[in-house]
Amino acid sequence: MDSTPTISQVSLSAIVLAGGQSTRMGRDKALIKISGVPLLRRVCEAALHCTNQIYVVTAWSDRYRAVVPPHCHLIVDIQQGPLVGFAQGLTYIQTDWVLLLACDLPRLRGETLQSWTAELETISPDTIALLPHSQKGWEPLCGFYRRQCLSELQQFIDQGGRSFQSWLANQQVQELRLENREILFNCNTPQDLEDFSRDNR
Ligand SMILES: Nc1nc2c(ncn2[C@@H]2O[C@H](COP(=O)(O)OP(=O)(O)OP(=O)(O)O)[C@@H](O)[C@H]2O)c(=O)[nH]1
Ligand SMILES: [Mg+2]
Repeated sequence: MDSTPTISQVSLSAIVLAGGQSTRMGRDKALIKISGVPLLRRVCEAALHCTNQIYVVTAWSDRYRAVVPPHCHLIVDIQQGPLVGFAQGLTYIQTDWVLLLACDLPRLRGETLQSWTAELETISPDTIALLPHSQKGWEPLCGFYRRQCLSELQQFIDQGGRSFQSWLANQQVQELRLENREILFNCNTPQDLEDFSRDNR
């Protein structure tokens, strides 16, 4: 059997959101080192398995410039939450699809992200996103969006919308079925970090 990984032919960029306050963690999550590598860098490196066009949206570009891999673009954020940060990032995107990632996903694996991209080729034109789903709803910060969703998203934001769940409730979204949901684990609190470190000892 051919074991060559399937690489999608669709055009793809990535947006990494790194403009949160890390209130629950009590220190900047993006800079927490896991196996010596800051979380934000790990997330960007995972995204590099799918694309070399990576846009990090953050209010702290000076702080992160030395942290992100070379050639990643840093987009200055206006700090109105992740949905607005995503819309800001989207204005820079020139590819048909974009992979959106949070910066606090320590279990992200580049190979897994790459395997997901194959599904993008099969998605109907009126479907605007391919996202994992959980009991809480869509998992908006670890999945794919069409660039064309920007105009509708901007309208939603202009009307005061700030919630991914409310926006996606009125959009056509396809579920990205996951073999292993661990990849979605996001590290929000010191306890999350401790649990993660213990599992990886
Ligand atoms: N660019 C941008 N990213 C954001 C913003 N708010 C949250 N994010 C990012 O969105 C992702 C999910 O956010 P949360 O896990 O809620 O992170 P947070 O806001 O830093 O954490 P808390 O303050 O503890 O809620 C993380 O990657 C954050 O960096 C924002 O206003 N702008
Ligand atoms: Mg989080």
